[in-house]
Amino acid sequence: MMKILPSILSADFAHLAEEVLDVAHDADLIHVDVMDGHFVPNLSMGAGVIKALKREVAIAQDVHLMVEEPIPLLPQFLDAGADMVSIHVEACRHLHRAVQIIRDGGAKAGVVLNPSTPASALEAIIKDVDYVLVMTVDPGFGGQRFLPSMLDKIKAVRSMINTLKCPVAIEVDGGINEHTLPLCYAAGASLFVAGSGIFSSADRHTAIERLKRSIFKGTGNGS
Ligand SMILES: O=C(CO)[C@@H](O)[C@H](O)COP(=O)(O)O
Ligand SMILES: [Co+2]
Repeated sequence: MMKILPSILSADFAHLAEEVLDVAHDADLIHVDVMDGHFVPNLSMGAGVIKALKREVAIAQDVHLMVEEPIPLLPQFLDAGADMVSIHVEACRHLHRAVQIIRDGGAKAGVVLNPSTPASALEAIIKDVDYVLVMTVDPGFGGQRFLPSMLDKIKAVRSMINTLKCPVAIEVDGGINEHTLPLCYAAGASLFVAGSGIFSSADRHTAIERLKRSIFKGTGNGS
């Protein structure tokens, strides 16, 4: 089953709760990008935003942690009510410990690969996670162009999951639109993050419907 996750990084921060309410009916979860200004060259939001949105809107939250050594920060995101939490393999020295903390905190645990990190980096951890997030742009900003070379990596991760027969979902994030979504779907992804593709549209309902329907329309040109 495919799911659409609007990334609130592209929402209007001055009206965040209204923005999330606007997509809550059509989307399956929201995607929350947490950036520390070190692992990525940008700052965004923290656990306080997750907690505040939990209070205002009944929608599950997928928290993408783009922070160096995330372990000390995990308890605050789990306490805030994160439903899914992902950590970058490039940023975390003790991945299994981090995954254990996330699961013990009642959330689903994911690991994220930057575009330059090969699928083989998952070999020692894939059986222990609930999802793998394949970045389809270098993290740090919304509105970037999809990297078509990531399609082979999605296929490699899919094949690893199929061979090991482990129940792990593949999420993709960065430059996802009506053209790139079906390519990622065909490669084996089922969770689709879209920021500018949804929030830059005045009609979010139609934008999300279009993304959902794109899997039935064949593949585009990837741009
Ligand atoms: O993690 C990130 C960026 O680092 C993403 O979640 C972006 O927020 C996706 O934005 P679009 O590429 O869909 O505009
Ligand atoms: Co993200």
